[in-house]
Amino acid sequence: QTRVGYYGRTCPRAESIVTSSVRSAFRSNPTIAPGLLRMHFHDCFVNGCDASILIDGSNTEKAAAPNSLLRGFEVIDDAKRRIEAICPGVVSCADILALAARDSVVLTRGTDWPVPTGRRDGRVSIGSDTFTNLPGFTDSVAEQKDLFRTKGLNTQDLVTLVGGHTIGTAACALFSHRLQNFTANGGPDPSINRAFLAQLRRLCPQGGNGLRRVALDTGSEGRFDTSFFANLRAGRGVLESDQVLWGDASTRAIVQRFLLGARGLAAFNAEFRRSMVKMSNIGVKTGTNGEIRRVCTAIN
Ligand code: HEM
Ligand SMILES: [Ca+2]
Ligand SMILES: [Ca+2]
Repeated sequence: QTRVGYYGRTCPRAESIVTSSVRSAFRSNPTIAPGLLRMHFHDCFVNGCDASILIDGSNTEKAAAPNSLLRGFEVIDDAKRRIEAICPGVVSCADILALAARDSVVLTRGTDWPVPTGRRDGRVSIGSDTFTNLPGFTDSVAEQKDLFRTKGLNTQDLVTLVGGHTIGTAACALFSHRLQNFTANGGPDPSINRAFLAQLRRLCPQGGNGLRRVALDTGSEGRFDTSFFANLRAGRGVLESDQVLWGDASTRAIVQRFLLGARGLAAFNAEFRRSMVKMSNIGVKTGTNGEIRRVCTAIN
């Protein structure tokens, strides 16, 4: 399947070019780091890690609602252009995206790891596939576990990978249903901390701009750390799907493990690396499957 250093002979500069493209984009706009991490996740869950998410067109994955807020596509295109100029037809867009996701974690001061490469690019991208294969922001713990299990990921992988929400933001529209009329008698989601509820209502007033963005990890949106889990413990999770991970005993136990001081951080980092490598290998196309795209936005 995939292996570390796959392009060592055929395009030795490939990985450093990706890093340089991501780094220079990050310097002018740090929100591309969470954008690229999430993009890789959404690629892997739909038809495997095959860059199907990068295809332009009216009914493609990229055009579908669950992907409408993704950012950083131009960073992948830039890296691909620079790599094609020195080793044409060698490096897949799927690998560029997997490497860029790793680089995004490193740039936000998270853990580093070697990314196995050798993925080939898919030749199919169908918008409606996103609805069945991507998790929803109101999914229960059982639904999240089931979906991850169909991708070969267990409960520990689930909690660890959702820890990716330690960086980045969410649009008000995706969680404002929790702020009022959530319970049968019209109240807010009772799992939200009282002070935090007031804060979220100020940031996302009723009838306000649903596209306004709020940190998923309050106070630490730019830093890849375990603060996100501490926020869940405090009832300061922003997404409903995140806060329920604290409400369920099986997932709470994993969250608690990541909160054991320096040992917790070390455990999160070690498990995040491992779970990312697992996720990055979902449905990988190798050998004669797929192709090496000439440009990442179109099938050859
Ligand atoms: C049950 C699983 C998950 C659900 C329901 C979920 C849902 C969401 C939602 C609703 C947003 C806000 C999107 C927006 O408003 O732009 C978001 C953002 C994000 N997600 Fe997830 N997610 C899940 C798992 C993951 C995983 C496994 C990763 C990566 C390892 C990830 C990485 C991110 C990142 C980095 C952002 C911030 C994006 C940005 O700032 O542009 N998520 N997620
Ligand atoms: Ca894909
Ligand atoms: Ca953080």
